[in-house]
Order: sequence, then structure tokens, then C-alpha cells
Amino acid sequence: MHTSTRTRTEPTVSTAVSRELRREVWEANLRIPRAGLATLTWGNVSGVDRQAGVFVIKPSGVAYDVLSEEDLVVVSLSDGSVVEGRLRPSTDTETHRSLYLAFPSIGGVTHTHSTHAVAFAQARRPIPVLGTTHADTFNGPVPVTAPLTPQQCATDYEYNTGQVIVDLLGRDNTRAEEVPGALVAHHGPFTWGADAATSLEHAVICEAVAEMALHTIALGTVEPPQHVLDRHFTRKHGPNAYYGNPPSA
Ligand SMILES: O=C(CO)[C@@H](O)[C@@H](O)COP(=O)(O)O
Repeated sequence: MHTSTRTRTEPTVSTAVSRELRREVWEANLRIPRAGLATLTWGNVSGVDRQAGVFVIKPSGVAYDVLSEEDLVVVSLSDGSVVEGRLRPSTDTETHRSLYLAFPSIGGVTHTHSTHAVAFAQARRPIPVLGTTHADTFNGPVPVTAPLTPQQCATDYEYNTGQVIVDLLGRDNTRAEEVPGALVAHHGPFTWGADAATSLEHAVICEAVAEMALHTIALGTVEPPQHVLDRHFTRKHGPNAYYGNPPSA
């Protein structure tokens, strides 16, 4: 189903999730190709409604240019079953679910195969913090997991792909908030955030800092001063943040 020739279906009324969440997840998925983060259909975004106990995710293998809001699939957070939708959900659905279950404050997850982040994942190297662009968003290197074992691949492969990230972050929700993404070894980046749109934004940043890091490594790296990095992270996060303006301003 990689082609762009699927015809759009007529909208149906959804009952399992709000129109707002469905719209937000749909828009975040459309931003994957617009941000240059995916070849073909190599990326997916989801968003969770914890009160309803479900999350909404892109269907597997559907081209972004024909993806409709009604194509999205609603999945149970507790057991991964499809609650609503006529298409098969993303093959990465269980990875998203394991991240939602491990980190209670995240509201959205994005997975892509963006080129520079994948290069680090394939080299099995974390993306190092080399400057303030990185430190603005990630309070530390973007870490890389261990490769999955034969056992982890044989059973529950996609769920285990999430679990190696969860293990990497020590099952620590605060750490997941401060480092909102990780590289799965030989696979690629998963990022998350307070909602689907923020998880997508973190995927954009992850790719940008990976590209910058590769260029810096080619030139020769210099250890950045930690106090400058800390200053940048705290400008945007925590009680003393002062970056940006509220949407209403
Ligand atoms: O890793 C892969 C494929 O190897 C997937 O993330 C990517 O192709 C997206 O899959 P879906 O179309 O979401 O099932």
C-alpha cells in the first residue's frame, strides 16, 4: 500500500476519540514528509487519550498524500487491540504502546527513518551534545539502545523495541521528559512529547542535531562548556523558562 493511488473514503463519525485528537495526529503525520523526515511511508505518529485508555496512530503503509483522518486507527492502551478503524495499524504500534505505558506524562510518539539520525543509530552511537541547538531540547546525548537479542526479535519484537528504549532510560519518566527521544540500534529514532505535535517537533530537532553533529564530527569536536548547555536547556524548560510566548499573546 505504498502507492498514492488509494482513493479517499467518505468520512465516518468516530466515537472512540475526540475529533481534536484525531485531527492533531493526522496533521502531525502529514508533517513527516513535509519536514523531510521520511522516504515513502517510513514514519508514523500517534497521540494518546489516557482517560479513554486509547491512542490514535497512522495505519501501516498508507502514503501520506492520501491519508485521511478517518484512516487513523484507534488502539487500546491496555492490550493493543484495535478499538476503531478499518485499516491495520502501523507495524510500530506496539513500540508506541510500550512507551506510553512506561512514561505516564507523554502524550505523543513519533517514529521516522530520518537520514542523519538513522546514521547514528546504525553506527550505534549516541548523538552527542555539541552545542546549544541540541541542549535547547535534549538535556544530554540522544542515547542509543543495545541491539535487540534473538529472543527479543522472536517474540513481541515491536513491543521489545519499545522496551529497549524504556530500559535505556531506566524507566525514568523525568529522564524521558528531559531527553525526549532515543535511537534504536540499527533501526532509527523514536521521539515523544506532551502531545503528538510536540513528539513530531522533537523528531525534527533530533534529525537537525544529528546532521549538525555529523558535520561537527567531520571538522573535529571541541567539548562544549556545560554551563552554556545548561543555560540553554533551562531557558526553555522548568520553573525559570522564558523562551517563546504563549499562543494567546
Ligand atoms: O521500520 C519500519 C519498517 O522497517 C517502519 O517504521 C516504517 O516502515 C513504517 O511502518 P508503518 O507503515 O507505520 O507500518
